[in-house]
Amino acid sequence: MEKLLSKINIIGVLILNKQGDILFTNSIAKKYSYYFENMIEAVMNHADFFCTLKYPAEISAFSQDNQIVVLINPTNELVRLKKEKESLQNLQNELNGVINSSFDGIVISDHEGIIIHQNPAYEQITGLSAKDCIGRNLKELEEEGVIDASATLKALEEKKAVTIIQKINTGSTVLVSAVPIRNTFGEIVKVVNNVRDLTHLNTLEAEIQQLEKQNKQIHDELELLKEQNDPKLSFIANSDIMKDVLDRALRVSQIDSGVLIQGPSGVGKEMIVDLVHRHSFRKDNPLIKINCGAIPESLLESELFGYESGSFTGANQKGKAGLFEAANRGTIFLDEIGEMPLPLQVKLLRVLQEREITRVGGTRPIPVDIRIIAATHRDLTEMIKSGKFREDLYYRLNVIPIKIPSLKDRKDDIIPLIYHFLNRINHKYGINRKFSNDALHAFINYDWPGNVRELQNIVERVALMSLNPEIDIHELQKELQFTDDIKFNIKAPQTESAIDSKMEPLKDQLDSFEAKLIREAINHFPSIRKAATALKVDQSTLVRKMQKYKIEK
Ligand SMILES: Nc1ncnc2c1ncn2[C@@H]1O[C@H](COP(=O)(O)OP(=O)(O)OP(=O)(O)O)[C@@H](O)[C@H]1O
Repeated sequence: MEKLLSKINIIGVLILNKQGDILFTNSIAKKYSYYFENMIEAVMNHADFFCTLKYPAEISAFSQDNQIVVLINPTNELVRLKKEKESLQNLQNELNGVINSSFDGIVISDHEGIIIHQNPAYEQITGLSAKDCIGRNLKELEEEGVIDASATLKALEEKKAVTIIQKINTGSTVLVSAVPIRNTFGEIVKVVNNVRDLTHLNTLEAEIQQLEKQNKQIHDELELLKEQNDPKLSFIANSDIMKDVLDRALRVSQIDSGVLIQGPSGVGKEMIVDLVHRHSFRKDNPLIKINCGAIPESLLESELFGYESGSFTGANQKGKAGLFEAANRGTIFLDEIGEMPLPLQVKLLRVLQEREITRVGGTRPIPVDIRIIAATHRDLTEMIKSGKFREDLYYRLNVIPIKIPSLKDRKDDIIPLIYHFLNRINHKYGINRKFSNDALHAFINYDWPGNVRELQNIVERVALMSLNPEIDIHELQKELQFTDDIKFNIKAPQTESAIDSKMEPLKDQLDSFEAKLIREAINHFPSIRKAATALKVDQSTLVRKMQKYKIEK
């Protein structure tokens, strides 16, 4: 009987005794041995053992002669397997579609590092075709020098995801991330590589850097334009020498070293300091200016360094921070540095070397982060020779020197400066003064011992005092009473010594002319208010000037 049953090969036959023990299985039934335990349990649960179940193939059971016969129909199982295969195929197609449409290169290898799939983007990025790679072990590609290193092999070795920069012999550089894929038992079965084109990324990065550079340039130019349009900020530089000074100042603003600005009084040293600070990375922190020549020697030390409580009579009980501390993270401008007394020069040198200060009467060093810019109209090298200035301090301060020449040595700046100051006055007072050519020549021929400050002063005064919109040389002579020599200069140039000997200081002449005008107006008009209106100045300004020139109504 068993022999007979064994020959049945289209249906599974399983024979059990009433206790559920297996007595016989044919070859088809054996394929389902994995499910036997569940099948037998289900069959035994039916009192008459008669049932039709699906486990996973369809089964029918009935009892016969104290035995239970279980018939297993494999047809349904085949249908199910076919369906599963189809859906797996669909899934694989979809997955391939996703992989192949990716812009990133994707390469899949098996657990030994043999490439089993690569998408078209990988070839586009690297120049390596599927023909070159599929079926090849990455070890071989590495040994042949096609790639300099393999992320897959590294991931297999380290048993974790890795990212490397890989160079390919086609000239590409790529960023490869290799991720191991594991089965249900945790074994690595595949490695998926994601490949990105660094050559392209590098180009993009370079483009971004270029754009950032352009952005900064535009920003700087805008700042400069803003400054040019702001009369308080605009620095006029028309002569070649001043263009160099301006260029140097802008470059120096990007470096954090010491700067020594040298030049006679009124040439614009302080303006350069403002400019350097405004363009430096310290611009959002304080710029503190101190004129070393204007503060009594006894006070200068405590002003600069501060003092601890009770360090001298009259000092604040709590002590006080000095200007170095106040300027922390910013810039400190030491004007007239040549006037700094020798003992303080030693202390200043320490600040420059150690970047810390000690308050007067204190012992605790306080760190300070400051940039020091110094200026002087004196010849410091001469002062060093005569022992009035320390040589070591000179070299510390003078890391980058900026020299601003006198106005007479850069006459190309005179006319632009005149227009600059004139525009400012015209704008401020709603007037429209201009200078005639002969007046402008007179300005050019003058030596301007007080430099730009003197020029500014004269332009503003004459423009305000003149009653005519156009100020010619006669008006200038009339207004200032100093122009005999200038006129002489224009029409018949004289030697400089002759001019010098005849000329009174311009400021004195201006003052006496201003006093004369005020006196005339005061005598002519019945009240100070009316005189002030006629002169187009505030009543309070007129009163102040009357006091200055000792004029009474
Ligand atoms: N190139 C310039 N463009 C516009 N204004 C200027 C220029 N140079 C100087 N000035 C003006 O001249 C005046 C004097 O300039 P500044 O105070 O900077 O000179 P300084 O050399 O520091 O003088 P001092 O040595 O007496 O302190 C200021 O009102 C300033 O605005």
